[in-house]
This record gives sequence, structure tokens and C-alpha cells, in this order.
Amino acid sequence: MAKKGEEEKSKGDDVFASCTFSSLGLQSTLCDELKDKMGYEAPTVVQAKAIPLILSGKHVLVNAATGTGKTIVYLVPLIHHLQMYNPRIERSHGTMALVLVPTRELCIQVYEILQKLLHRFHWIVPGFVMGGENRSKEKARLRKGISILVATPGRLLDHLKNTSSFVHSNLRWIIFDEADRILELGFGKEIEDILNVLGSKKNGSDDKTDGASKLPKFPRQNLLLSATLNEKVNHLANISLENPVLVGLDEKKSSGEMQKPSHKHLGDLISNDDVESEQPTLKSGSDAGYNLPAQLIQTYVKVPCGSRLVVLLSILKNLFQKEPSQKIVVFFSTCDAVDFHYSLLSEFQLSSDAESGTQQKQKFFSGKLLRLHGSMEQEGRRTSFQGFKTDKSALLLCTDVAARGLDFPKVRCIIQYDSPGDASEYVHRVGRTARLGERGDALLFLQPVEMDYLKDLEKHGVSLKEYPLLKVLDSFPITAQKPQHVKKFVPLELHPWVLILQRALESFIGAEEKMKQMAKDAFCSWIRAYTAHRGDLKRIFMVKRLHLGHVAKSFGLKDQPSMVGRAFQVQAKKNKKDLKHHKGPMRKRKESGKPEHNQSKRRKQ
Ligand SMILES: Nc1ncnc2c1ncn2[C@@H]1O[C@H](COP(=O)(O)OP(=O)(O)OP(=O)(O)O)[C@@H](O)[C@H]1O
Repeated sequence: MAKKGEEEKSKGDDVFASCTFSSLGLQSTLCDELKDKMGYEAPTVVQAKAIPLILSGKHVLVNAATGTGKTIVYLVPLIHHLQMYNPRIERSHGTMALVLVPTRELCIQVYEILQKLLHRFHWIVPGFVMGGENRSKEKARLRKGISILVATPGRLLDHLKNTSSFVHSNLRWIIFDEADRILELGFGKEIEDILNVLGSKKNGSDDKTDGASKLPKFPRQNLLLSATLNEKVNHLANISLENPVLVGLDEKKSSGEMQKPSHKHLGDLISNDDVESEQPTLKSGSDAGYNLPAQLIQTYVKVPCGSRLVVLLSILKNLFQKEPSQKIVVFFSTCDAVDFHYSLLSEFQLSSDAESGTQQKQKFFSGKLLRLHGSMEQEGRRTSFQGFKTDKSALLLCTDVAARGLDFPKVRCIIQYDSPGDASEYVHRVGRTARLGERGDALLFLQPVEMDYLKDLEKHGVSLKEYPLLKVLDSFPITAQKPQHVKKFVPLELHPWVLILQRALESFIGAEEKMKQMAKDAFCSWIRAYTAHRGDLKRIFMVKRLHLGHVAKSFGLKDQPSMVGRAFQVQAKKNKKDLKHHKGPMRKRKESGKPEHNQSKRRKQ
């Protein structure tokens, strides 16, 4: 992990451009709002590059590292143009700009930024529609008129089909924030339908008249943004963008240097091997490499399966002991795993003399704990999300529902306890820290049999250093006080601290029926998620190579739950079948229910 002061990078030249917002051609009140309401002194490099292009009306693809200010890149030009209409736009003109996002939390986040930015432009009305919200209330808001609408795709399509009072005949902009993620979640069909209904698909049907008062016609402008824009969005780019320009980072990063943006026509990015296609295509992430914040310290820790839980708890304790007031995020592959670890960390107590168990018990983790996943009630999701935004010190346990776009201030460290899917998921998870030039650490857990994942990351320009685990384990009282007990090259599983903590965890979980059931449920869904890795990753994350007894240990269970063998075999078969049926970037979503927390069949977040 980075040492304070030593590794910390100053915010400055690498992130911010040496110009002002007004020099980009933005209206003066808007520039004042950016300064007074948002506290922004100067544009970031990507903002300085992209805003003039967007203001000029071009269709643009924006590919820039996480935390570089892409939200402002698209919101500010919209507001600039909307505030200029003379006479002023009115609510009866309906929705003029649409922002599509993959998750509910991102929907709220973008809406809140809009609210701030529109403070002095009260006649431009922001609004949102998303899964989990009350449809009738949304209908009422749409009927009144929303000028800039932020939406998740499923709910938007629902309103487009069923809310007749939703006026969109004056629509001028469609923005896809986290475009690749929207498609990964299986929203491809919804997106095509949305583009069709809105008449924004190239060569698509004309916009439907909905009886609203008409404004002067401007050409449509669509934008796609992500830190990992890659070949997955080719189809979407091809059907929705006209002569697009790419604002991206084309130079390979040299150590410690932030990449400088450039812009190219999409045609420049045609991959040579794509001979069959007439359309220009974006290169895959593996060819291009992903953009990560240069100041981010990335490490991995190699842990045998049976010791994973002990190591996670030890690292968390160590980090909060070293720096009691800080924010850390831990990513898990399933909702059940989040719930289990949340309950465990909330309740688990350990004797101060852990070896004999004689002393008084103390809570193992005493800090503020939050959880966030797609199976939570909407109110709980909102409370966790807002709580982690405002808290100065907290530990957030979550699934990938929190991996994209969420801007939690001052997150110090990201721990990926369950490995991500492909490299783009890795990039977005670690992107919750080290934002806008801040320092940040990322730690990836891998089992010895999974070490090839590092090679996969390297193919995408991501390289990690080993985390000094032994030092952490040796720092706990049992070993610190009695160093003679610790042999020099003792295997991790036999480290005295690991043995003691594992024993304590197993007896705590074994004694509590509720905890035991949660551990079993988490174990089963973890196995299911593990079997659901796709493509090349299937060679690395092979359930066949796992010792299920050790997996059970990693949930504090002494024995492997019996029913699991069948459960995961059935799931594995199902996944195989699904894979055969659903290929390509516009594949159909395979689960019904609440779309933004369904990552297709691959894993439930
Ligand atoms: N010009 C600016 N000056 C200061 N802060 C800024 C500026 N622009 C954006 N920010 C802040 O930078 C942070 C990151 O911005 P944002 O969330 O838009 O990044 P992003 O590139 O969309 O990240 P991700 O790829 O993770 O979604 C936010 O806290 C935002 O308020």
C-alpha cells in the first residue's frame, strides 16, 4: 500500500487542463455555476478536449480514465444549449435530452449533479425514471414535463410504451453513460427499441408526433461515454452515431504519467482483421489497453482458498488499525456473499487473548459498516449509497452494482475479494478510488490456481505488485508477542494467527443457526457465480480445480454443505446452454425482474 506523502500525487497538471471553462465557449452564468456551486476552478483534460467538440454538435465517443470528470463532459454542453433557446424552453416542450445509465445509483447521482448545475436555470427541469421507483409518480412527473431526463433503460422503455403523456418529440440529445455496461447488462434489445421509438436510430423511423408544441428542429446529437469503451459498443455506435469523433487516450501510459487525450474519427479505429464488416469498429480493450489513474497503487494477494476469510478480516483490521478514519470498498460476486460478510463483520467478536479465549470478547470490526447490492430494497440501497457518500470513515461491502460510475468521495482502498469478470470490470471497480488525481490503493485476492488472471490483466496493460501479506499476519498480537512460535517458512494455512482466527470464526458461525444458514447460502451462490465465468476466464476460474471443503472453510463452515454439488452442476449446465444461445454485444437479457442488478446469467450482483 502507498505510504502517505511518499506515493501521494498532487492534483494538478496531469488531471487539469491549463485553460478556463469560459475559454471552451461555455456561457458565463454556467461557468459561474461550475465555480460557485460545484467548486470547479478549471476543466479537466478530458473536459477541455471534449466539451468544444460536443458544443459544435458532433456525435462523440468519450473514452477517458475513471474519475476524470466525464459526467460534466456531457451535462455542461446540454445546459449551455438549452439555456440559449429564445424564447425559453418550457415544460410543455417535454424531454429534450435523455441520459441513459446502467444502474439506479448512477441515475440518482447524475440527477443530483444536474440539480446543482441547473440552480440558476430554473426553467430547465431535471428528472429521473428508474427501476424500483413508483411508476405512477414517474408518470405524473413526465406529464408535467422533464427537460433533461436521466433513466435506466428498462423503465424508460416502459414509459415510452405506456405513458402517453410523455412528450419526446423535441428530443435533441441521447447520451449513453457507461455505454459498454448498459450492453453487458443485456439491455441491447431495449436500447434498439428505445432508439426506434425515439427515431434516433440511423435510417430509423421518423420521430413520432406526440401533440407537443414544437421547437425549431436541430439535428440529433448522440454521445457514448465510458472508461472502457471497446469493441462491445461497436454495434451501438454504428446504429446511433453519425460520423462520430473519438475523444480518448491513445498513448500507452509511461510510468507516473497521465495520458494525454487525443481525438480521432471513428473510421481511424477500424481494425484490419474485421474484413467482413463495412462499418468502422472500435478495437478491443486487449489491443488498446485500458486507462487507469496513474497514481493508483495496484496489488494482488495470493491466498489459498481455505484461508481467504481469515486473510480478508486480517487485512481489514490491519488497514483500519493503521488509519482508523478512512473509506474502503470490498467487492463480492454475489448478494448472498455481501449479506453473509456484512452479518459476520457486524457480529463477530474475538477474545483479546485469542489463543486461550479467556479474556473479555471484543467486536472484531468496530467501524461503520454498509452494504449495497441489487437484491436490497430500494430504500436500503438509497440509504447505503447516500451514507457512503457522506461518511468520512466506513467500510462498504458490495457487488458490482457499485462498480460503475459511482463517485464516492475519498475512497482510500478497493479490495476485490471475489475476482471481477473481464478486465473492464477490474478497471471500473478500482476506479472507485484514486479519482481526479487523489491517491488510492487496490488489492485483488487470487487463489494459487487463479494466478493466470494476472496475465490476462497484463494483456490489457494492467500490472500488479504482490501485497506483503506475511507482514500483516505477523503484526497480530498472538504472533507479535510470541515470535518464537512462527517458523520462518510456515505455509499460510498454518500460520498461528490464521489457525486461531479460523477456529474462532468456525465456532462463532457454527454456534449461530442464522449465521450458519447465511454461510451456506453464500457458499452455494459463490460456487454458482464461479462456474459462470465466461470466455477465456473459464480456463482460469475452473470450479473443478477447487477443493469444495476449502471453499466451505472460506465461509467459516467446518463441512461442505451437502446439497451444493447438484446445485452448481445444474447451474453450470444452464450457463453452457445460455452461452450457446446468446452471443454478441446485443444479446438479450436473460433474466426477468429488476434489470439493473441482473448481470445476465453470469452472476447476480
Ligand atoms: N473540472 C473539475 N474540477 C474539479 N472537480 C471535478 C471537475 N470535473 C469533475 N470533477 C469531480 O471529479 C469527480 C469525478 O467525476 P465523474 O464522476 O464525472 O468522473 P467519471 O470520469 O465519470 O468517472 P467514472 O468513469 O468512474 O464514471 C467528481 O467528484 C466530480 O465532482
